[in-house]
Formats: sequence, structure tokens, C-alpha cells
Amino acid sequence: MSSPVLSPETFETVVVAGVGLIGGSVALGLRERMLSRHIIGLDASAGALEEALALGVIDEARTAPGEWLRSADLVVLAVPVKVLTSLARSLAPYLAPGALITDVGSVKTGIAAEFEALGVRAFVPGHPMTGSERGGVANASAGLLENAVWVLTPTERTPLTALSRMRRLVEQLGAAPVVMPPDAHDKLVATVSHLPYLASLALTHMVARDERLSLLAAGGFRDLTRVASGDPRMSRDMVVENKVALREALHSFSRQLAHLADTLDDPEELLLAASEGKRTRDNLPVVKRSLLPPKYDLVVAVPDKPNQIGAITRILGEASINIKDIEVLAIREHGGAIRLGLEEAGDVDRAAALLRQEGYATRNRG
Ligand SMILES: NC(=O)C1=CN([C@@H]2O[C@H](COP(=O)(O)OP(=O)(O)OC[C@H]3O[C@@H](n4cnc5c(N)ncnc54)[C@H](O)[C@@H]3O)[C@@H](O)[C@H]2O)C=CC1
Ligand SMILES: O=C(O)C(=O)Cc1ccc(O)cc1
Repeated sequence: MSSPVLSPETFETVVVAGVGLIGGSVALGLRERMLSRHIIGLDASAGALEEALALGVIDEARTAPGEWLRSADLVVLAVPVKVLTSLARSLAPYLAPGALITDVGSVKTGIAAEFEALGVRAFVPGHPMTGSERGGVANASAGLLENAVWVLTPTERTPLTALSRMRRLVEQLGAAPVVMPPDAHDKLVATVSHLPYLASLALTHMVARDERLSLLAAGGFRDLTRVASGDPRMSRDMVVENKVALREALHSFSRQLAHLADTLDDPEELLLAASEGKRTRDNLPVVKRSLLPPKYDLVVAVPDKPNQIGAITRILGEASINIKDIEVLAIREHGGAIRLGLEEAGDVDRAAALLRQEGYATRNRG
């Protein structure tokens, strides 16, 4: 699946356009593995940029494309799929000829065709098969990309050198590159990502009819519907962008459900279906999020004021949240960031909420 790691390529100036969950995670991966010297975040939201600066995810913030982009030797587009092609058009005039360009969008044919039409040759479309229903830079982490399958979908015109640079970058971020054409990718994700999203909506709609149903919804229902918690607008745009392939997947799904309904009168046939389901589910390849032992870490941006560690430990102490470990990650002129190692997974969300109430910016570190 992946080729051996080649000698590392480092980037002088990286531009991450869209500093949210995935863009932030790419920036953190580049930082933690020392693959870049300077990271510029480009985002339509001033708040997202401010948060990314405060958390030390980017070094510089920009709100609009311009001549400044010419210094970039790596540009990563990590905005919602709905705005990918318009962003591509606005960046294209400023891209340096030697720069490596990629994106992380969930659907690939549209953006691959757009960059071809724009004549940007060193564009390698990509899609890391990892994520979360919680967006935003606060949830970004380098660990999110580790051991993930990262699909690259070159077209016939993608230069081999650009593809091999991109493969190497993906490996250096700790992920596993898998190469296939854009349309093949879109058909596959219709089944494994976009159909499950619509199925989770259908299930949640059934429960919404009667509050006794939500009262009884246990772990299985929650596991099956987790992705319904994703951002509604972004998820809607993602599935609409892939509607042709998704319609086919929905037809297959309806046939599967109709077949299962028939097997209710044929328990032997249903047992075969159940056994095959168990075999397939139990044999899904193991995706390890990180090779490191799990930690319940929270990164907190601290302003340059006295006794910040004292204030933070007091806030958490009053809520009986134990801090097992504290590390100073970065000191900058306007402040710094500290990592708190907490005792339990649930502590991370509780501590983040309390600290945010007191005006601190926080980031989970998975
Ligand atoms: N959320 C997930 O689990 C995964 C998402 N993806 C893809 O990654 C991309 C980003 O998704 P997330 O990081 O989850 O979203 P996010 O909502 O966390 O971040 C998106 C960022 O893009 C910015 N943005 C929106 N429109 C913009 C524009 N016109 N110009 C500049 N910035 C703009 C937003 O302000 C935000 O900071 C999407 O294309 C999505 O399909 C890929 C794999 C997994
Ligand atoms: O939340 C999860 O586990 C996901 O699988 C999220 C996800 C969302 C969109 C993608 O394009 C890929 C992955």
C-alpha cells in the first residue's frame, strides 16, 4: 500500500487555506515533525485565524489571497467542498510554478477538473480518511492523521514528480497514501462515508418522532448515528457534491434492506446475513490513531500575564479535575501555550468548557 519512506522534504513556507479541523491538523503535523519553517493560515473567518494563532497552529494569518502567496512552496486547501473550486480560482493566479498544491476535500472529481482547467499542473488532489464530527481548529491534532489512509487522486495530467512529492509528504505525516482515480474515489466514499451519513439521518429522524425512543437509545444507536452530529451545512454540501455516486449507493442500500426484510421469514437466510456481517465488521483493518500510548491532553493558550498556571490549576482544582502533567509548549511575545495531561478522557471536555468560560482558548490533542 505505501512505499518506503524516502528522505524527508521540508517546506520553507506553507499556506493552509481553511484553518479548521483538517487544515489545523495538517499544520500541526508539519510543525510537530519539523517539516516546515513558516506556516501561513488563510481563512475567511477572523475568529478561526485568531484561535489558530493563539494555539500556535500557524505563524501568520491572512484573510485574502494575494501576491504574498508566491512565497509558498506547499499550499493545502482545507475549506468545505462547497467553496473549494472558487478558492482554487482565487488562488491560482498567485501560485509559484514549483509549489506543490493539494486539497483534503471529501469529493474529488470536481476539484481535480477545476485545477486541470486552471492549468495548475502540480496539483495532487487528496482526501485523508480520518476526521471527526467536531470541526474547528480547537479539535485539530497531528495524531488525527497518523495511521490514516490518505487517498491521492491524480489525473492523467498530474506530473509524476508532484505525485511522488505528495506521497512522501503523506508518509511523513504518519499516514498511508493510497492512489486511485478521482471518480473511483467518489464511488467508494459514496458507500463508506456519504451513505452512512444519510443512514444516520434516517435513524435519528425516526427517533425524533417520540421522546421515549431517545430515552431508550443505547450504545448501538449512538455508535450508528455519531456522524449525524457533524456540521449540517458542511455535511449537506458534501453529499450533494457526490449525488450521482450516492444515488447508486442508496439504491444498493434499499435493496439490502428489502432483502433483510424478506429474511425475517427465513431465519436460516438471516443467520447467513448476520454471520457475514460479523465477519466483515470484525475484519475491518485496524486503524490505530497513534503509535503513542493514549493521553488525555488539553492544550491551553495562555496570555503573557503573571500566574497563568496558578489560575488554570485553581479553575480545574475547584472542579475536582486532576492534572497529572503540565508542559510549557511555546513561549511567544504575546503569550504561550501549555499542555495539561489529565486523568480521564471525560476531563478534557469538562476542563475545556471551564477554561473557555474564563476566556482561555483550548485545543484537544488526540
Ligand atoms: N471533518 C472531517 O472529518 C473531514 C473533513 N474533510 C474535508 O476537509 C475540509 C475541511 O473540513 P473541516 O476541517 O472539517 O472543516 P472546518 O469547519 O473545521 O474548517 C473549515 C475552515 O474553512 C474556513 N473557510 C470556509 N470558507 C472559506 C473560504 N471561502 N475561504 C477561506 N476559508 C474558508 C472556515 O472558516 C473554517 O475555518 C472539507 O473539504 C471536508 O470535506 C476531509 C476528511 C475528514
Ligand atoms: O467522524 C468520522 O469518524 C469520520 O469518518 C469523519 C469523516 C468525515 C468526512 C470525511 O471526508 C472523512 C471522514
